[in-house]
Amino acid sequence: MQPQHILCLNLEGDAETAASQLTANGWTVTQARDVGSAVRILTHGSFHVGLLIVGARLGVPASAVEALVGASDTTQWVALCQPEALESAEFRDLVLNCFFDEQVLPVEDWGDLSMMLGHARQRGMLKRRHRADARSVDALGMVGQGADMARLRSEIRKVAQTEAPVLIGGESGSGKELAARAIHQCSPRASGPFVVVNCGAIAPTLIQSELFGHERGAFTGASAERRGLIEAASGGTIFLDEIGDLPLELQTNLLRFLQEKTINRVGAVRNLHVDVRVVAASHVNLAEAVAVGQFREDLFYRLNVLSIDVMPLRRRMEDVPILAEHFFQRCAAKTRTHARGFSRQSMEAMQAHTWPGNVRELFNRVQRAVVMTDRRLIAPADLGLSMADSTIGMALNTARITAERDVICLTLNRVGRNITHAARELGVSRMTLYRLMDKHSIALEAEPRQQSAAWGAQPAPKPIRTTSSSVTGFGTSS
Ligand SMILES: Nc1ncnc2c1ncn2[C@@H]1O[C@H](COP(=O)(O)OP(=O)(O)OP(=O)(O)O)[C@@H](O)[C@H]1O
Repeated sequence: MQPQHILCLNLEGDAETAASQLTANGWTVTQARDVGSAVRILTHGSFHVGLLIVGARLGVPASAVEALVGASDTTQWVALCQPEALESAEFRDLVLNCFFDEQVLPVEDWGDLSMMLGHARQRGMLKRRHRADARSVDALGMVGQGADMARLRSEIRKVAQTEAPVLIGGESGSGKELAARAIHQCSPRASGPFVVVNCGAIAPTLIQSELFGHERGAFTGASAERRGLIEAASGGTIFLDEIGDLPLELQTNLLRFLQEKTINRVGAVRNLHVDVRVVAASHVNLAEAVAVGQFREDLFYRLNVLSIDVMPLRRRMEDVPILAEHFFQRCAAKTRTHARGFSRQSMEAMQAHTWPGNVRELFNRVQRAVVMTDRRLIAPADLGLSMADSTIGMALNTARITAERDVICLTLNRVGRNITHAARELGVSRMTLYRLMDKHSIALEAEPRQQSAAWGAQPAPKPIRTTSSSVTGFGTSS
């Protein structure tokens, strides 16, 4: 068994009794005389759990205890106090916001207290692991540990080794540009430039010269020759985002470039050889655009040599907590914030949301919450999410059915709809889970795991159609 270390800060009372009782219950106790030394100890050592012992009053400013708790975001604190201390609203506030749990003095059973401290320690360890995972942004800058992310990373590494064009499909905000960057970073071209062009954002009148450049005097206002973006990407990669928005005429020029590796600046008489790899992305269905004559078929096939799909976030809900934690860390490092993390309810609300704006929406919500919240733990309201429906006012039986249904849906969402994993988490057999899904009319929507990049946008999943459920992401089988 791992040694159980605990940091004990005794602000008032019998420090020796606490230390000897904890030692007798298997704890290795480090004692701090005051808040300042506890903070110093925390910054140098690592403790999963801390015990603060106070008398009838806190005796130090609440802000000092807040600073102590804030000194290590993975140490879980338990307060041990005289019952009178809880009369103070300020102290109650502190305990509720910053502590894992509290117990009043005198301690009747140190074994019970030790068990509670053990739970706090486990939570501290869990939090540390979670933080470490969230920090483990891979070399590609991509967060996520589900099967879909693993597949995406592996595809990125494979296509990065070739020179062929890549077409990335996926909904808006799902991470297509990040994937394109990752392809560039993993490729032999990594030391060359990575140039991003949003084809939909450049005025049609300018896009030709923006992409291909122009010679001096090529048109009114062209007072000097200018390299285009393709030339600027020489030796590296050009990422053509929203390629479906490229005017037909330019599609022809792009096709020529893909076939011959040469470009023709506007107004130039000679072709120019350029060594650039093309990665393109589209959130529209390019095959459909081909069918209605808005996208050149030959260009589509030329681009679609290698295709990669970035799954919408609602199809990989298991990545939501780790992405949220990653964005929280990123935003909290840049902003003065009270927040130390997410409340359990906000994690549940995030698991229940269907993320139509994908990872970008998650980032925006977390960023807003970090800036705006006055709480220590971000609540669903800070994220602009609500635990949509509550069971208040419901008959017990209805509430039971609702809870059963919601927990099944949440679990399925979390494990990426894997029945075996969901059954294991729920502690039932697969057959029982199928039976329960049948009972609640929960259907895993039939959808292929992988789609061609040509099929970008996917329909949002149907929300569950029961009156009380707050969980979405599954269709009803009825
Ligand atoms: N796996 C991920 N890990 C970390 N951050 C991510 C991940 N996926 C997406 N993001 C972040 O989400 C935001 C949106 O991603 P990105 O711009 O790559 O999406 P996109 O699909 O190209 O969007 P659009 O279609 O609107 O251009 C960015 O801030 C990006 O860094």
